[in-house]
Amino acid sequence: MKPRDRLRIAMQKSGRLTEPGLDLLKRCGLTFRQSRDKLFCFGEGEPVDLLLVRDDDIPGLIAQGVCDLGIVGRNVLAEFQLTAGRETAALSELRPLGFGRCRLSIAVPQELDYQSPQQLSGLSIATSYPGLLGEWLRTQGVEAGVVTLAGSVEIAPRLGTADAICDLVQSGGTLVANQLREADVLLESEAVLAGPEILPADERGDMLELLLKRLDGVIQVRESRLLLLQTSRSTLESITRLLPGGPQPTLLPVEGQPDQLMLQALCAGEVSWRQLEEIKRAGAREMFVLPVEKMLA
Ligand SMILES: Nc1ncnc2c1ncn2[C@@H]1O[C@H](COP(=O)(O)OP(=O)(O)OP(=O)(O)O)[C@@H](O)[C@H]1O
Ligand SMILES: O=P(O)(O)OC[C@H]1O[C@H](OP(=O)(O)OP(=O)(O)O)[C@H](O)[C@@H]1O
Ligand SMILES: [Mg+2]
Repeated sequence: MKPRDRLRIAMQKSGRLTEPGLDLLKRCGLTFRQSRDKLFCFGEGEPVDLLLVRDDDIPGLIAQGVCDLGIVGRNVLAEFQLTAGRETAALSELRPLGFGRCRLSIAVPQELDYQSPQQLSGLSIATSYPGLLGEWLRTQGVEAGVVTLAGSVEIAPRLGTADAICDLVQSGGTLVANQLREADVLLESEAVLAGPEILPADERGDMLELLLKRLDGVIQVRESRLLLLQTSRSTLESITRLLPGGPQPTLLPVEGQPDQLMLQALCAGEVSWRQLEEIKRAGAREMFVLPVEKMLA
């Protein structure tokens, strides 16, 4: 394969992970010019390009070295890790990305009183994840038939081609619509940044390291809020006690008002109106809650 000096990331062309994935990369300072066929996107600022493909192909493209990284569901990555041949390069989950959350679950007909995996013995289970299902059945010591389907797994019990299913669940709406109910969870999933176990030791490796640092900066503060307020020294202690979790607040003097302080606190999550009102009652004034975009320690 021709050596590359630009980093190449595989992403889902069109699906649930496309928009949030592109948005995350944008927050990391990566923007792209899309080609005519919309398969290849050239990175404008940094030497990072995108290849837009079916999500199922992403782990294979990384293992072959066609791409350096991929944004893909943990479910797809884990299935690949279990089913790829031994000669395939090992992949790892470099970062969880916090979107595309769902779970891979066993679901059974609503009328079945499911108590334990042992009840699945001798039944047939339809799935698009034969690797993950097979491994789970083995660890549970259950012998069941596995029917592999590419899609529309949820209709298999109604068609009589399987007794139960093993599929992705998020709201549970698909299961209810098909008179099924969730019985056991095999895997909690979300989108992840996948990459080779051994990272390239050249300029691509340097760029990858930079990207990981930026990702951490974005992911860490995505839920964070910066709280700014003014307080007098006498109410500082009671206000500090009410602050939502996070590192110690920073205090700044207010010019010409020796009794007053500006307080700045990084809060780990949302700051609700109720919390704000309570802090105000404790004596705070001029309060601002700001979203945090990036962080570089
Ligand atoms: N209902 C859901 N809610 C949230 N995330 C989901 C849901 N269903 C799937 N996902 C996650 O999003 C990933 C992509 O799902 P999507 O339905 O877009 O894939 P697909 O139909 O296999 O697309 P492709 O055409 O790329 O093969 C899944 O592998 C999973 O990680
Ligand atoms: O629990 P829910 O919120 O209903 O989500 C689960 C459904 O979502 C996914 O399918 P999707 O809607 O992407 O359809 P597809 O698999 O046919 O693309 C998944 O395969 C489930 O069928
Ligand atoms: Mg797919």
